[in-house]
Amino acid sequence: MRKPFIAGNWKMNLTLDMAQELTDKIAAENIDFNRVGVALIPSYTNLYPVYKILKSTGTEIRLGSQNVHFEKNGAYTGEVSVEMLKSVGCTFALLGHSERRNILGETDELINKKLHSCIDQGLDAIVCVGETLNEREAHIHKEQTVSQVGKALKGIEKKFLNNIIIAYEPVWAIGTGKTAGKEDAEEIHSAVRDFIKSKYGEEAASEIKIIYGGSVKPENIKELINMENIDGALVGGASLKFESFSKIIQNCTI
Ligand SMILES: O=C(CO)COP(=O)(O)O
Repeated sequence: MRKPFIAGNWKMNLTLDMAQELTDKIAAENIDFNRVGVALIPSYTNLYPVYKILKSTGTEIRLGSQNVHFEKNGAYTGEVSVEMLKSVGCTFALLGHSERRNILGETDELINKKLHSCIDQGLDAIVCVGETLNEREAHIHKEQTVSQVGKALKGIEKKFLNNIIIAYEPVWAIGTGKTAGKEDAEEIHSAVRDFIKSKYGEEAASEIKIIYGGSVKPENIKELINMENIDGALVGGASLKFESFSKIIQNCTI
């Protein structure tokens, strides 16, 4: 049985005060962590202040970054290393978000390098994959998404799979109010799990979490989470408001 996991990706939103206020409220929530895992993914500037609040309240909410550089350190102006992220309380990094792939030109090869760097240095990762509208209309969404998973995981050993979560985020559903129908999402989640099975075996496939992202709201989380292969959500817009994020956590029941 895979425990559901809800992560709030704040993207490039929230100043320091706003991030602290939102974290205070979420950390004060009475969340049953035996039932659901929860994580916050603030901008780099808000990581440490958010971490301090999470730590002082003793909550089990995890902290992740929205990106990381693949090199350990050096002359990479504007970049942040795995070691730096760990030193401010991050336990995972988000890799390959479609906004980074499509706006900032990140390639599958780069994402694979970042994943290796995280795994080598003891940082977990959420690897984002998903097709564009054109790819869906051309009926290659399944192949495209599975191919992204394969390229991201290239050279990753089976023993590290429990440090990795896959997030399926169809690009056309992000920030648009359009959610993939639960059956559409399930089709892809099931294809990704089949791929993991073919590459790493039955046990790895049954244990890996595959979460969904794209206009997740308090109203649709329940039907998504009740699909066999959907293990949680990566929430964008609705994670910026305490009311909607806490309702998503509450409604995340199987
Ligand atoms: O990209 C997303 C999370 O990473 C999804 O964003 P929205 O929930 O705003 O559609």
